This record gives sequence, C-alpha cells and structure tokens, in this order.
Amino acid sequence: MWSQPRPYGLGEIQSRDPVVSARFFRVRCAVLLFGFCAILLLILLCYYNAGLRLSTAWETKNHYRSHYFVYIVVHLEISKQCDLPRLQVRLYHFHGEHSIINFIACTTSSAPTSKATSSTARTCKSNLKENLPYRTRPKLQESLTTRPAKGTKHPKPCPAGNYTGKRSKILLDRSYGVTRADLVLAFLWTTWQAFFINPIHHQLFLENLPEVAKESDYPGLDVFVCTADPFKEPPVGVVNTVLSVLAYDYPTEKLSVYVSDDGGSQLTLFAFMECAKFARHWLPYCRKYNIMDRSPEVHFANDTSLFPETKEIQVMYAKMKATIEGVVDQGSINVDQLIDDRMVKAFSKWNPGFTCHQHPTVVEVLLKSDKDKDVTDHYMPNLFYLAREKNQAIPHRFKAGALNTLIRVSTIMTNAPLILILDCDMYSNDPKTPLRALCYFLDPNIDPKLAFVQFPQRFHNINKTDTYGLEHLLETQVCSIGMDGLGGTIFMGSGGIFKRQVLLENHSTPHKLWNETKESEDVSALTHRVASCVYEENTKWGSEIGFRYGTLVEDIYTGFRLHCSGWKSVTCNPTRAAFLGGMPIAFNDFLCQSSRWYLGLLQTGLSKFSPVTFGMKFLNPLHGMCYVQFHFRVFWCIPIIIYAFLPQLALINSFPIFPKVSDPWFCLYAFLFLGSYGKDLYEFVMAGSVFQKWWNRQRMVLILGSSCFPLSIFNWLLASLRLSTFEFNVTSKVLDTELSKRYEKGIFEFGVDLPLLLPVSVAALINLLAFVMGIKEIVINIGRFEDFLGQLFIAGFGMVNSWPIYEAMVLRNDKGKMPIKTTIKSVCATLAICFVFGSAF
Ligand SMILES: O=c1ccn([C@@H]2O[C@H](COP(=O)(O)OP(=O)(O)O[C@H]3O[C@H](CO)[C@@H](O)[C@H](O)[C@H]3O)[C@@H](O)[C@H]2O)c(=O)[nH]1
Ligand SMILES: [Mn+2]
Repeated sequence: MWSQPRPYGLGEIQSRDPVVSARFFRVRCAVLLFGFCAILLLILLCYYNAGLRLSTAWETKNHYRSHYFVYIVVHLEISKQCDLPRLQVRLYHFHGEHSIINFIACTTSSAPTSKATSSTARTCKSNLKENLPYRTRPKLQESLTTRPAKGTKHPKPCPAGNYTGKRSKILLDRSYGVTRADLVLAFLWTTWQAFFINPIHHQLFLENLPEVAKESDYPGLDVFVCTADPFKEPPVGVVNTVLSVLAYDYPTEKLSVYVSDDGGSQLTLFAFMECAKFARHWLPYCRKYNIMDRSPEVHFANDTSLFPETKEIQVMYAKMKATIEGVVDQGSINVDQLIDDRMVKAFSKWNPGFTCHQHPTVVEVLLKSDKDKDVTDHYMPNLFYLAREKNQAIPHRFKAGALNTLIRVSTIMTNAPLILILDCDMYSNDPKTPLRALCYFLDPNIDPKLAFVQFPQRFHNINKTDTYGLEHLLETQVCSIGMDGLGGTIFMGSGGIFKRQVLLENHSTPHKLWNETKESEDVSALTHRVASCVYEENTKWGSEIGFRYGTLVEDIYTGFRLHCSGWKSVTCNPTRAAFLGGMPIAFNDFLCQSSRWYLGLLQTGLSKFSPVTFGMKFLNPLHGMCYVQFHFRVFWCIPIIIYAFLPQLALINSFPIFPKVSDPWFCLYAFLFLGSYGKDLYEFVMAGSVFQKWWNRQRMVLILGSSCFPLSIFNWLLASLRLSTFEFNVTSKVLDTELSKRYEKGIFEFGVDLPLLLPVSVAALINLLAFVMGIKEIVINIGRFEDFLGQLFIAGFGMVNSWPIYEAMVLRNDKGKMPIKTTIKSVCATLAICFVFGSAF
C-alpha cells in the first residue's frame, strides 16, 4: 500500500527515471505532521471539553428527569472575571440531549441550591428577561435578587450538583453546539488528510508509444457524448464537442462518436445532420494544419486568418451555426429544410404523439467510416445519433441510463475496446488525448486491473479570480493524484476512458455478463431492442454491470463500485488540458447543481453501498476515507451553521463562549484555525493557484455550507420518506451576455429570488449585527475585550466573507443585485432570530 507505484505511461521503455515525482514531498510530510498534531490537540480538547460537559449534563438530566420535554436547568457559579456569581441557564431537549443554547446572566446573589426545580428555573428565566430589579417572588428569587452590601465576599457556589467550580469553568461556559461543531470538523478534516498521504504524479512518454504499438494495432475507441435538452444545452455547443472529438488524431476507421439525445429532439438530430456535412471540411482542415483547438468555435474565436482556407471554413461554420440556431429559435424544422428522402424519413418519426418523455427509439447513422469521405477523399469516423426509447411509466435513470443504452448499442455497432465518456459541455482541447490514454492502456507494465483513465475536469469559462470557486481545484487536481496512490481516482463523469470489458463484467464473475449478439437478428432490430426502455428489466444492468443506478452522481458511484470490485484507475493530467468544460456562471444555477451533487453523494453515503460500511470492506482504509470525505461533505453544514450563528448570537447578547485571550486554550483555537486555513491555502498554492482564488473558494464553502448542504440533507430526508423523488435537473448552458460580463468582472450574481439564498443573507446580517454589537460592548467596557475577541473575530471573518451580499443588498443597481424580496425576507428572519434568542438570554 505504501510502496511507490510502478511508473505507468510507457516510462520504462527507454529506462527513463521513475516518473513518480517527489517534489515537495518533505514539505508535505512536515505539513501533514503539523496537521496531525493539530487534529490530535483538537480531539483532545473536544474530548476533555465534551467529557466534562457530558458528565455535568448527565447528572443534571437525572435531577430533572421527571419533567417535561424541555428542561431548563439553572446553575450558579462564581465567575473570576467579573467577580460575580453567574446564573447559567441551559435548555435540554427531550432526548436528554443538550441544547445548543447555554447562557449566563450576571446576578448579585448568593447561590441557589442545585436542587432547583425546573419551575424555579423558569422563574429565574422570566426574571432575567424582565431585568433587574426583579419582582419579589419565592425564595430563590429573593436570593437571586438581593444585592449584597458593598465589599461583601461572594459566597461559594453550592458544591452539590453539577458544577465543580474548577478553573475550567470558562470551558464549561462554551456551548455544546461549538463542541459538536468541532467534532464534526475534526472528523471531516481527518478524512480530508487521506488525500495527501501518497500522491502520485504520473509523467507520460507519448514519444514511446510507437515502440509498443503501430497505428494499426491501436484499439478502437467509441466516444459517448450525452445531451438531454436542446433548450438548456444549445445544440451548437454539442456540435462543437462532437467535432472536436471527430477530429482526433486517431485512425478514423477505429473512431466512432455516439450522440445520446435524452431530449429526443428533432432539433438535435437536425443539428447533427448539419454537423456531419460540415465535418467533411473541418476534419481535413484540422489535419492539414495540425490545428490544436478542434472545436471550431474556439478555433475561430482565437485566430481568424491563419491559413489560406481559414476564412472559407469560418464562413461555412458561421452558416451552419446560424442554420442550427435558427431552427432552435423557431422550435421546429421547416419542410423546405428537409432536402432529401433520408431526412424526410428520419424526421417522420416525430409524429404528434412524440414527446421528450414518451417516444420510440431513434437511431441514425450520420457518418459511416467505410463509406463516407471528406473533401480530400479520406474516410471519416463513424457518427451515430441515438435517442433511446422513453416511456413515462418506466424510470429512465438519467445519464446513467443513457450511458448504459449507449454501451449496448455500441457493442452491437462497433464494439470498440475503449470507451470515452463526455458531457455535451466538454470539448476536446488536445487532439492527442486518446494517444495519451493509450500510454496507460498499452503499457506493458500496466496493472491488468486498470479500468479507466481519468482526465480531470478543467473549465474554460471561469473568470480570473474564480468568484464562485467553480474550478474545484483541490478536488480535480489534488484529490485525484492523492487517490491515485491509494487505489485509483474517482470517475468524474466526463473525460474518462474506460475499458469496455470492465463495464460489462463483474469481479465475482469475470466472464461477460452481457453478450447479446444474435446472428439471426439484423443490426437495426437488435439495436432497437437493446435501446428499448424495458430491456433492463430483470437484468443486472445498473446494479452489477454498466453505470450504476440509485444515485444522482452515477459517476463517482460507478467509480467507487468498480474500485470496490478490485479495479484500479489512474489520473492523466497533461499540462494542456485534455478537455475543457463549462460550469454554470449564474450563481443560482451553480447552487442548484451543487445541491444535486451533494444530494447524490449523500444518497450513496447513506445507502447499503456506503463507503463506511461497504467501502471499508473492500478498499484500503485511506482510499475509503477519501470516499467518505466526498460522500459526507454535506455535514460541513453542522460546523458552518453553528459557527455562522451561535458565537454571533451569543455576542449580540453579550455572552462569551470562547476562552479569554489570556487563557492558554485560546492559543489552541487560534492555532487550529490558522493551521487548518493555512494548510488549505498551502495546498491551493502548491496546486498552482493564487490567494484570491483560494479566498473565493473558502467563501463558497461557507455559502454552500449554509445553503446547499442543509438543503441536500432535507431533500434526502424527503425522498427517504417518499415525499419526493430524486430528479436530475440538467444545468443550463445557455449564455446570457450581460450576466457573463458581470461574471467576468467578478461581481456576484443574485438576481433570482431563490430560497437557497435566504440562509446565506440571514447569516451575513447576523454577522454584521454581532460585529457592531461586539464593538459597542467593547467600547463601553474595554475589559470585556479579552472575553469577546474570539467571537468578534468570527463575526468579523463572517462579515468580510459576506461583503458581496451586503453590496448586492444595498449598493448595487444592476440586474444581478439581491432581489428586494429576498432582502426584506432576510431582514425579517434576522430580526426574528435575534428576538427569539434574545428573549431566551
Ligand atoms: O437525464 C439526463 C440528464 C443529464 N444528461 C447529461 O449528463 C451530462 C451532465 O449534465 P449537467 O447538467 O452538465 O450536469 P453537471 O452537474 O455539470 O455534471 C456533472 O455531474 C454529473 C453528476 O451529477 C455528472 O454526470 C457529470 O459528468 C458531471 O460533469 C450532460 O451532458 C447531460 O446532457 C443526460 O444525458 N440525461
Ligand atoms: Mn456540466
């Protein structure tokens, strides 16, 4: 497990140096050591803190067990700092669990006995609300409200009950909520470290490929491109993706491209008919001039007058684009656009009963590699269009279902040993990508269990500072190589090249589970049969073969199941990105996409194939920890929400919950905060990024933690209770120029009154309020600075992070500002929260 892996990528052929880079290895080790010490200290602290508190709680609970669902318990203690006895009121939930609220009020009384009943506790509480001087009430109150004569020493607190009166009372003052937040943080932080234990940087030796295989020996490659909605995923974009792979530097007779149209749209088919015509010009042009950007849109955007034919091809492209966009805008195809019998026949399938949810299978062969030639008389790769059969009564399993249909159809049509999976928003950025993958698949030293090569997702539409942290740098660049050293990287949904056999067989039954070829049936009939929506009934598709069902993140889940079956994977991350994709730059789209991802991850995380229960049985524990980190990331919402609200609400009510600055424990908190943030920044910079991007990413984690993560948990609960179903909402890829301009400038985009934004803006307002109140408190009584520094810092940190939200609420006037509705709702919610918590204090 710990040994350095063999140098894949044809590295050994000319006895090159091992390719595993040890760059920064020592620094990494030192940082890791530092990290582990920090985490250990944190756990010790939590344990100590929680242990102490739990014992108190337990005793207390037993005292008042006979009472209602919510207990209010009163403690009195002498505070050294203000030299006054403190009344501590705690709420206990019905399970005997502690509440996250725990507060203190200063009184000038002698101690009540710890035998105070919950009714006296309630009396105290109401008195506290009404402030001093209290009305005369029963005994306890008297004792609480009688101000002792000046100079009188305070009586010792009652030794009985739950308070020990030791030095650690500052710790006792800390809320359980914060303790819990720390424990979740400790857990997630520890699992996160697994990615940094054994990272592997593979280096590729493409120049050695000819030594192991001639072009004629290359395995066939089937490329699957998925699209699902012509209005959310403009067909011109999908055409660009397809053209960029059709033009690969790969023997054309071995290359086939399949377009899966889950939207079952004639607009998409029409676009690909146009695409096939344009490809006859585009492919030879790319070959002749060895063009790097083989997506025409990108090529023409970068350079326009490079070669003699450039202008001519550009005009053709513009014409094709206008035709396709015209048809999409119009929503249908004119009869005069059906120029031959073949087109008439193909589009006749779209009869009035044909909808995107209910239609028969449509298969169209748009280019045939042994028949169709380009303008220079070269054969072209295969190009197929497939819209699988859909029936509203039968679940279609979203993208995983589409991919499984493609696997079956392609096995019948071309049966290439390698399969490349691509999303429609990801074009190829390097024509040699398949050859790079071959450096792994054909390497004589390769582990025979290698299932797939993953080219990490990289994106073309991200602004300079990555305002929304869309790049996912750590996940795609760092975690991937981290997992490589532990058994294999995740499958990221797009840009993965699989061995077909891996998707068709199972570890326990290493022979093919699916072998459909029947001599008697002709190819067309067979294709229709395997693409039908009932085909998978009572088969192992989706459970043991193909892409696995049961989650919205079929990609990570399928990769995980393959790893559990003993398959391996490897990351290939060349300097020039193999593929470039698009991320949603509208903030609300991004939040919806993230909610889907985290819901999907939670779905698997809490299923019977959870990485904790199932994964740990089959994976090496560190590899399992990596998957645990991904699947349970939503639980970041616990510490994030607690830290976004609790210290602030306590501050608003002048209640300290952290140790004083002079207390040694304070240093520990400072150390843990700086250590974990510092390490994160270090990882980011080491991965080639900059401070600004890191800052934006950490802000986005805070935003996701208070919006998408809890929503995903809520949606998961709803779906588990069968009150809703899991839906794959396709992300919109339509560009809005105004919005793009604002995004380029790094301006946050709100614009839509999205419920997801509410908790984020409420948190922003509470942090602002807390900071102002905290400053006020300190100005009035400078001696309290030491008490409140921790909370003030957290509120200030929250405030700095929330700057774009304040800006969007009051300073902006463009379309992307916070909708007035959301602002009003969040102000009301903030006031309500302050009132509820304020009255509790
Ligand atoms: O019913 C469906 C739904 C989606 N898709 C296709 O799936 C791809 C991904 O959809 P998109 O809306 O772009 O989702 P993203 O969140 O951007 O996709 C990421 O997350 C998905 C899992 O949630 C992975 O499948 C993707 O590969 C990964 O890029 C697109 O090509 C869609 O056309 C289908 O083919 N059928
Ligand atoms: Mn996408």
